[in-house]
Amino acid sequence: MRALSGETLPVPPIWLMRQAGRYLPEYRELRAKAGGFLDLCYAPEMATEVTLQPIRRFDLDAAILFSDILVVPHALGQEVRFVEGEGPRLDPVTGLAEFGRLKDAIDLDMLAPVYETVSRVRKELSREKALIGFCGAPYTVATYMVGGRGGEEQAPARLLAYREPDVFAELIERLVTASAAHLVAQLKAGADAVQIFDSWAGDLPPGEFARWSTRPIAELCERVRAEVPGAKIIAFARGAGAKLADFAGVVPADGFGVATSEDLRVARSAVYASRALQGAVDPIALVAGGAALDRAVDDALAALGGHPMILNLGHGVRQETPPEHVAQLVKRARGKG
Ligand SMILES: Cc1c2[nH]c(c1CCC(=O)O)Cc1[nH]c(c(CCC(=O)O)c1C)Cc1[nH]c(c(CCC(=O)O)c1C)Cc1[nH]c(c(C)c1CCC(=O)O)C2
Repeated sequence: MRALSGETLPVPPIWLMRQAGRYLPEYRELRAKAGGFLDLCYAPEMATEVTLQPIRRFDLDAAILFSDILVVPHALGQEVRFVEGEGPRLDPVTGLAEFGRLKDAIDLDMLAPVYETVSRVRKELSREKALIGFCGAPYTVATYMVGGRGGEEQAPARLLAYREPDVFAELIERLVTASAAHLVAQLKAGADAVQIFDSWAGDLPPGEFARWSTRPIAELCERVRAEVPGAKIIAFARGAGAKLADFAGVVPADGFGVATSEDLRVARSAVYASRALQGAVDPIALVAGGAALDRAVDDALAALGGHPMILNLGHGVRQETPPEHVAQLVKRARGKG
């Protein structure tokens, strides 16, 4: 929280995107009992346990709520399934006809178990540790809603944005409203900060990026702060690269995430000195471990020395990551290994 307030700490706080998940044996054990992935997201007792697992094991400085960005379309009435080994599948929303079948407003009752998880985690977590809530950015969530899946399939959303910009704008606007309500509910339940994940924004050309990533995220931040004044927000437009300066000039977040392929020194010159930067150790270096991981940690710390910083990865922890390598990263960053 101090880093997000613009303080430069001698040892930066550490958390990792996807710090809870399948690379941890204790997660796999609980996941096997939970049934489906979404069942786990909506079971407060188990979701609390999964959120806390990496904190117990590695003493990280922040927990991130165990949930998913796709609970928002789910609570808007879209069918969402997680197919084992393949990832998420949604019934695509490609035009006004399907829009009509969605709910007018996000069903916050449906997400009550998520907010209950937030308050349980906050109660169990020590005061020195922050709890981060999150949502997907409107654009990234829209790519799943329109394409019905992730990955290469952002083309359907981008095509819709070119062919029928008014329809796409309507979807984005609905997602800004729904996501603001979801973030506000998490903050009111006890989240200390929230992160907005725009995982696919970096692929957009500058004009589309400004319209579908930057502006909706700025609007989302403002709507959240209108209800929770001073809310601490981290915006992660993954792969923004040279577009980060424009993004950070418009988006009033307290911290900005940096991706693996981006240069932290360039990012540093792109944001105000008082805005924290978060990143950007290569998740593959975390898989490799050893001297390569030490070097990756040292490079990130050196690149952001004297700037408010949160040490993280440039994207999520990969499934094949040996858990001991996360312990190594923490030790190295704290100057003990
Ligand atoms: C795009 C996106 C999604 N979800 C998320 C994003 C944005 C971040 C990014 O770019 O990775 C965000 C997310 N997903 C998950 C979290 C929980 C908190 C954390 O530990 O970071 C967070 C913050 C858990 C999860 N979300 C998912 C899992 C794996 C599910 C399982 O246990 O089977 C976890 C732990 C499933 C998921 N959820 C999503 C996909 C594409 C997948 C399938 C990929 C995979 O299977 O690894 C959508």
